[in-house]
Amino acid sequence: MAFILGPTDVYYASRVTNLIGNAGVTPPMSAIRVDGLTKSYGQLLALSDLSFEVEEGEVFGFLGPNGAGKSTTINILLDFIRPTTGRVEVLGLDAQAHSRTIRSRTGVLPEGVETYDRLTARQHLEFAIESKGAADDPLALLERVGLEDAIDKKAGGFSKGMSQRLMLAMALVGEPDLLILDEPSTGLDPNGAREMRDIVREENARGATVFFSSHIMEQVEAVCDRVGILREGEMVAIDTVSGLRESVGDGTTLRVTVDRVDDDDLQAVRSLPDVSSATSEDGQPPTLVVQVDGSKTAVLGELEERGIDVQDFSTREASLEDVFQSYTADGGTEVHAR
Ligand SMILES: Nc1ncnc2c1ncn2[C@@H]1O[C@H](COP(=O)(O)OP(=O)(O)OP(=O)(O)O)[C@@H](O)[C@H]1O
Repeated sequence: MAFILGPTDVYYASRVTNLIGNAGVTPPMSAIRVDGLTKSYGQLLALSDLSFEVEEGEVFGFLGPNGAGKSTTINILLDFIRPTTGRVEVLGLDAQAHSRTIRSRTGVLPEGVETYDRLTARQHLEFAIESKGAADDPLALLERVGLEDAIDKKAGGFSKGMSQRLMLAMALVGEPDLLILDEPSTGLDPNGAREMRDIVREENARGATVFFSSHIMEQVEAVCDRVGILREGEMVAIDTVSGLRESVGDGTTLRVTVDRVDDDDLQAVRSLPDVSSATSEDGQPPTLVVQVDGSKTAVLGELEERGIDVQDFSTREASLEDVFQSYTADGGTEVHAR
């Protein structure tokens, strides 16, 4: 007798595998598996041989500066654009062959506002509920995102933050297995950003995998189990938040205000022992930002020897934001992956 497995069977099989995996028999299933992914837009190489996995049940932070390739990756996961080469699986399914099933089990908060001015918040949710064949209550969803008072108001009059909350409520419809949030804190005030993080935690506690893109380290470090740092289409670091923290060690960030600095000076500072990265911030006067694990006087001495006038300097313990900067700025840290 032959059995033909449909997407639902694959889903339950993977859930069972995952449960067994948690008991220590098989490793957990990947919610996202990206293998050798390349995407070119004409001459521009947006993604270059990108490979990474996000495990089921993880909150994964996908970090990178503007233009690093985050939205391109997300659009490929959802089959809105096609890769040049490489293979992508989402929820155990091929992203191109099973995009409908994947989208029906995924909640997406896209980058930028995508609401309809003439529809009310309730109508937006009714539309999302119907398209997903779900049975959610629009009011309950709007209460979760703090927008219940605007349930019968048209989205055309919403602030950016309100639109972002509405789109988040739409992403939550149908208890998705995977939530893909592209720059979710855009337009939110600090309270809104905190509420967003609470929802991410609640969704994860319910069992959802969360893939969370941002260009701000601070926003992902509070909720993410692991973080991948993307730079110019390549993953330059992937680790737990604590692993990344360890990679800074008891390092210090040294900020030095100088009269001038050029590429040769930067290179000379980078080649000093104990210096893991050195970048410059343009300004009048310019500032040198150096990650250093040992003596700061060696850095100041080197500058003096090169005839550079040190006008001021300050030190502070390196933060995760500094780690992010050092991985993403030119001349920053070398690849670090676990
Ligand atoms: N449709 C397109 N045609 C041509 N180039 C594109 C297209 N979409 C993106 N790019 C380019 O590909 C690169 C990656 O862009 P992408 O939007 O994926 O980055 P991102 O990390 O999401 O950036 P941001 O944080 O600014 O949204 C950029 O150089 C961008 O200009």
